[in-house]
Amino acid sequence: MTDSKITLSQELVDAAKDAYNKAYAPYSHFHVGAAALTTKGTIVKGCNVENASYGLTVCAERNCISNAVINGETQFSLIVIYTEQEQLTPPCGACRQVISEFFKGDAPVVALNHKNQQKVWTVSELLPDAFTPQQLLDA
Ligand SMILES: O=c1ccn([C@H]2C[C@H](O)[C@@H](CO)O2)c(=O)[nH]1
Ligand SMILES: [Zn+2]
Repeated sequence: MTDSKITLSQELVDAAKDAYNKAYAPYSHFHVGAAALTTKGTIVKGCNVENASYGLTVCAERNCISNAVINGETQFSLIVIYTEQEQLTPPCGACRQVISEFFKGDAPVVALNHKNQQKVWTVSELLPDAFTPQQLLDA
């Protein structure tokens, strides 16, 4: 984690907030919105989608990435995770792995809240020595 903040475009912040407002979280009531910037400069978003069979819940970050992939986007430069929590929300372990598949190690992961507070990590800070496609390519 670094103390430095990142200047986020209003469009990216609005996308993350819009995704937050779409969250389907009737069980935890913990809403999360994610918005990723592709290397082409487009923005994709995702929200958490829970299920009555709790374990089938999918986080905002993974839904954001899947939404991008179905739209032909697989390269990203940054992801924002938006909540309205005092404590900024880092991605869970599963999401760290999926983020590592598509983002470079030095790409910023930004947790943002309604008070415009930010925490910034790089992908490799969140998941050092990740298992990546490279391992399979080298096998
Ligand atoms: O980074 C996170 C952490 C949690 N959640 C979701 C999963 C579940 O719906 C709820 C509570 O864990 O928040 C996310 O979407 N992203
Ligand atoms: Zn997650």
